[in-house]
Amino acid sequence: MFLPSTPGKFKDKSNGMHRQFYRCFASTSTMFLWALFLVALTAAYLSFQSFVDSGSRYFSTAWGGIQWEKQVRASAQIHRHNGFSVLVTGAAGFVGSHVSLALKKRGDGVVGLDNFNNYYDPSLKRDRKKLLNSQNIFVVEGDINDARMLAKLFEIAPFTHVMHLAAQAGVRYAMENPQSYVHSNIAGLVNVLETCKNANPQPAIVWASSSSVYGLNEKAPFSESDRTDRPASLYAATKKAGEEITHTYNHIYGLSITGLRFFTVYGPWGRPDMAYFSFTRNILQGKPITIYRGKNHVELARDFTYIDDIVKGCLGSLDSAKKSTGSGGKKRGPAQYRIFNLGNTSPVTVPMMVGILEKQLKVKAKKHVIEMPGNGDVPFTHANISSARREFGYRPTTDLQSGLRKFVKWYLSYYGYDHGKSVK
Ligand SMILES: O=C(O)[C@H]1O[C@H](OP(=O)(O)OP(=O)(O)OC[C@H]2O[C@@H](n3ccc(=O)[nH]c3=O)[C@H](O)[C@@H]2O)[C@H](O)[C@@H](O)[C@@H]1O
Repeated sequence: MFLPSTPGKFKDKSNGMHRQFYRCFASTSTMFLWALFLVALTAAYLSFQSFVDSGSRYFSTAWGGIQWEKQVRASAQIHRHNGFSVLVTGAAGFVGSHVSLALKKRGDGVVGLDNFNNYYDPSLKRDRKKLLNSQNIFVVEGDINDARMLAKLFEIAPFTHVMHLAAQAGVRYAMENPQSYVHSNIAGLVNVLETCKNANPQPAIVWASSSSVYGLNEKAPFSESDRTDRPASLYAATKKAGEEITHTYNHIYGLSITGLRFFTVYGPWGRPDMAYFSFTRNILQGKPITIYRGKNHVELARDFTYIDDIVKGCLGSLDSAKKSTGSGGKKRGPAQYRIFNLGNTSPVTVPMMVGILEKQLKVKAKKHVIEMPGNGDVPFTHANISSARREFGYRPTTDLQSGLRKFVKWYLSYYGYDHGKSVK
C-alpha cells in the first residue's frame, strides 16, 4: 500500500478510507502477505548491501575487514621525527618496490598497493611483495581504478604523500593492448587524483611520467622545457596526458604535484619486458636477441639509469615537495607543480649495452640486427638533469657497467644459470 508523503492530503481523505485501512490490516491473510513482503524487502536490502560491500570483487581483489585495516594502519605508522606516511602505488613493481624499501628503511610509514596484473610474470611481483612484507610493509592487493578502496585507505591512514608508480609500462606493448594504457595511465591516474583531492588533509603527490614524452624531440640533451607534443607511442601519449591532467588537479584543487620523467630504469628486481633483462635471459639460454637499428644504420641509444639513482631522485622529490594547499576538494591557494628529468646524462648505444652483458655473462650473444620497426620507439634519449640537481641535489653515480654488474649478479642469484629456461 502506498502512503502519500504529504500528511495534509492524507487527512483530506474520507473517513471511509480509514475504515478500509483498518479492515485491510485486520485480515490475517493480508497480515501474512505483509510479513512476507517485509521479509523479502529485508532480504533484498541485505543482498544489495553485500553486493556493494564486495565492490572490490569487480577488481578481482580482496580488501577490507578488521584485520586488513589493522595491517594498513600498522604499515602506515611513522617511525622517525617529522617522517612521512606514504601510499606507494605499484609497490610490487620494479621502481615501487625499491622506493618502498628505501622509505621504510629511513623510518617512514609505507603502505603499498598493487593489482599484480600479468603484463609480465606475476611471480616476480609476488617475490617483491614477500621482500616488502619481510620489512613490515603491507601491500594491499587492489586496483587504482577502485575508488572505494582508495577512499577507504585514506580513511584509515591520513597519508602525507602519495608516490604514484602504478602504470601500464612498456613502449611497444601499447600497439598490442592500447586500452590497458588508457585504463591505468589515464583512468587510474584520475581516480588517484580524485581520491587525493577529496582527502583531508590532501597529500603531496609524486608520480612517474616518462622520458618517452620527448618523442621525436631532436634537441639533446632533453630539458624539461623542450617540446613534448610529438609522442611516438600511445604509451608516451598517455604519460604526456598524465602531465596535463595532473596540472589541472594542481590548478583547480591545490594538489602539490611532482612528475618524474624516468629514463630507461634498470637494475636488480627489474622488469622482464625490458631489453637488458630479456637480452640477459636469451643470452643465457643461447637464444638470439633482436637489436633494433635506426635509419642509415644509426645505433639506438638510451640514457640508462640505475635504480638506486632513481630511488634517490624519488626520495629527493618527496622531501622537497611542498604541502598541498586544498582540503576536502577545495583549493585554498596556489600549490607547487614540478616536472623533473631523472636520467643518467650519459647515453649508451644498445649494441654497447649488449657488449657489457656479454662480458659479464661470459657468453656471446646471437645477434639479429634489424631496422627499427615503426612501433613507437625513439632513436635516442639523453637527460639534462640540472633542474633536479638544483632543486634537491640529484646526482646519479652509477654507470651502466657497474649497474649491469649488480643486475647480472642479482639475476643469477634469483634465476640461476639454468632457471632462466623456465622464465616467461
Ligand atoms: O625511459 C622511459 O621512460 C621508458 O624506458 C623504457 O623504455 P625503453 O627505453 O624503450 O626501454 P627498453 O624496452 O628496455 O628498450 C631499450 C632499447 O633497446 C631497444 N630494443 C628493445 C627490444 C629489443 O628486442 N631490441 C632492441 O633493440 C629499444 O629500441 C631501445 O632502444 C621502459 O620500458 C618504459 O616503460 C619507460 O617509460
